[in-house]
Amino acid sequence: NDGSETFKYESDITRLRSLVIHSLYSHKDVFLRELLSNANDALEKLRLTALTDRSVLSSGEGNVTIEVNVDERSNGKTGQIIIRDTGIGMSKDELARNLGTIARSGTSEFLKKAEEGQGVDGNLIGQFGLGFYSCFLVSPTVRVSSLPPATTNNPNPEQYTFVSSSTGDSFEVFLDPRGKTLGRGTEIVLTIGEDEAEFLSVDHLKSLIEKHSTFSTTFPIYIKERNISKVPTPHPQSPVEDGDPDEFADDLETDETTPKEENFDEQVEENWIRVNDKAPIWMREPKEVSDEEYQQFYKAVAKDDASESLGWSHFKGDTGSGVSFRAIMYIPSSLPKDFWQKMTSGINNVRLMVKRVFITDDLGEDFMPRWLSFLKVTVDADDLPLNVSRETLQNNRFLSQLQRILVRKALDLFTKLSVDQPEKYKEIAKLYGNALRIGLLESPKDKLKLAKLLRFESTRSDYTSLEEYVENRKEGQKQIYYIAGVGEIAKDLARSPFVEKLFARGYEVLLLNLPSDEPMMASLDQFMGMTTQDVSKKGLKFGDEDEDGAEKKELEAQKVAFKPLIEWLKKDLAGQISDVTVTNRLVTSPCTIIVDSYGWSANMQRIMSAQTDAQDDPMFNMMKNLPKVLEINPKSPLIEGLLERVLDFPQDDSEDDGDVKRVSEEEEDLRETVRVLFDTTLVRSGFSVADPTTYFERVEALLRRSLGVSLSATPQIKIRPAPPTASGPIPEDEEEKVEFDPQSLGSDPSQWMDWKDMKDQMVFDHDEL
Ligand SMILES: Nc1ncnc2c1ncn2[C@@H]1O[C@H](COP(=O)(O)OP(=O)(O)OP(=O)(O)O)[C@@H](O)[C@H]1O
Repeated sequence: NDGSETFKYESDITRLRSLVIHSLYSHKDVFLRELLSNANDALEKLRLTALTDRSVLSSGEGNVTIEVNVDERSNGKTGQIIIRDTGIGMSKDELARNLGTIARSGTSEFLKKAEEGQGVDGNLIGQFGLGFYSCFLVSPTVRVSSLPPATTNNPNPEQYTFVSSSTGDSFEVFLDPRGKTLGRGTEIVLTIGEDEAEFLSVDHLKSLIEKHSTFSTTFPIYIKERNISKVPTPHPQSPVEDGDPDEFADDLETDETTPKEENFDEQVEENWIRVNDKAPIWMREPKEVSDEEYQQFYKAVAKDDASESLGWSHFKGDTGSGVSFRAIMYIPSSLPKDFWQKMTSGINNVRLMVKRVFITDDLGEDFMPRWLSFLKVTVDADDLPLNVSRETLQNNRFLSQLQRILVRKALDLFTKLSVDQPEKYKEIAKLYGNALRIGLLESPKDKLKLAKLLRFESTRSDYTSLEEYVENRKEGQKQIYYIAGVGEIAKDLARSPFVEKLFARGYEVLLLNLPSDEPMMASLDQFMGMTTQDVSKKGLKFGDEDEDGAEKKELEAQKVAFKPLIEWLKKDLAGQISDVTVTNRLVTSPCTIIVDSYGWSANMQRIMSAQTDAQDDPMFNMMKNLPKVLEINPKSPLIEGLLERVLDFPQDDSEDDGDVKRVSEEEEDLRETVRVLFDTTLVRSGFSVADPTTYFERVEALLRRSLGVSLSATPQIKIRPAPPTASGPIPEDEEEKVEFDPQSLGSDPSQWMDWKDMKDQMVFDHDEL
């Protein structure tokens, strides 16, 4: 009994296999990379197991071998490729589970992506851990035999074989009739047909390995080369026969006179050649490594990135506690879609090796600061014991020292790219701008370096740095002006009332729209001797005010002239604003609403409201309700008009009763207008309106007035009520669905209700809810 069992593939697997086969049809050669990467993983797992159980290494250290057997009968057009590793192997259950089921996270996401027609390429396959199925790209049937190492728990493992075709919906697993031929590890036999005959060429396989796998595999890969040489066929040994000696003599004579045609024998010499014999790329001197090689290595470390790295740094370091190391750090070409969600819980992108041996890629959630966790880093330390574990590492000064060095090197890399490759840096600044801003917030000691790396849009340029801003400052200007509005486009921010005067005067204003921008600017506070200033807050200074005494005097005079309006507005808007002032920061806008320099700007209020439990937070409510100041533009015709109307109202003591009534009606009208103006100003200044329904009703009233429509006129609408509450479950059968005649119910207009009654009923329902 070979314990043979037939398993049915999960339906997803069948879909998936055919998807892999179809989508990668033109990238067939990925199969080799994927199988070698699996072999490498299996060897790494073995080595890790050996740290606690030496016995697993009883049959020697690991390697991978590749053998090509050509079927001579087909003239070399068909054959087999056999890939063996001496890694951790798989038991019977593991063969069935690992190769036949897909209880792996991300698979359904993969299927979804693929079905949505998003590019399914080799990298996507790797990313979702579907590498094994790529062997069906070149082989209609696949045989995998595997033997796990003997361990103390399992001293006598058996060798099992898994067989599957590329199309069938089931696979078989049985005890290998050959016995334990493998010693340890896994053997994959691919059957190569005529269409894939190119893969039977050892030279072709060698070049594929060189292209894809030299960097991703740290174990030796050997390929069997056959050298066929022709050697003359040795002359047949003269049979020393009993018989006529003359006959033998005759033959000899004949040979001398007419030499016999020379025959050759093919002599096959087989050698195992090491394919990946180059030192790993990080061990080489940077000047000896080409850009192409760096990019190839990047492909090996960043399976989830289909494009090239945007930049890298390759360096030697010494942690100061006696551990020297070499490292390569890459900036990926894109951020994973879920980067910002995952960032809070930490992403492990650092692979730690010790003396070329992979140790772990889990150095703990906060090993790298989260804002740099996108970097793909390989570190190979020389002087750590091979059996370090994450726990021992965490108590080791090495890790914290390494972290500091990696952060410094990352900042150096960004800085170097910004200087040497400004075009490339544009891309980087766009992609990683938010991360760098968060870095500035979280890493105070790197503030200045990070600030120099940031790029912004401004009223002067669509790509500028703070250093450039400082260079372009106006005489006397001591503030870096900015306006922030999350998610808004720069062009709209530039048209904000807060910006208009600065813009008109020729001052540059940074237009910030990332969520991290405003807190970052506030935290930066100073840059090269200038302070940062939110133009929507109090405290804005041009720097040339004092020299221009006339302007100041004019403002003082306006304050006096507009006093009646200011007082009237203060009274009317009491509770909503703390003060009304005359401003000269506006050009065309009639007014704005600003907050104190320590209060939250409108943008910040929006950011904070988005936090889940913000509304219940007393701090949030306190900050949200901090006083706002209404600033009016004395040059605006609208404000001048308002002043005139207010001045028109008779003073308290000089009215008879009739006048009072007329005045209060006029005043009431003006109040309505001012409230619309105030709410509109709130919106223009980035805040939200406290009561949008009342706001819209006021706007409607204004529009009616301007069109001469009666304020009390209501729409003549009758409402057809909904049918009665349905009973029972929703019928499944289409036919049964329509149980009532929609025409019969409420079709009689006499049953319809006046919309106003309906509205009352709705209010009641909502209250109940
Ligand atoms: N040569 C092997 N030795 C031991 N186990 C293997 C070998 N090849 C595959 N496996 C097992 O089968 C599983 C499935 O392999 P598959 O290539 O489909 O995905 P993966 O290795 O998890 O992801 P990826 O393809 O990205 O490396 C592996 O996780 C591993 O457990």
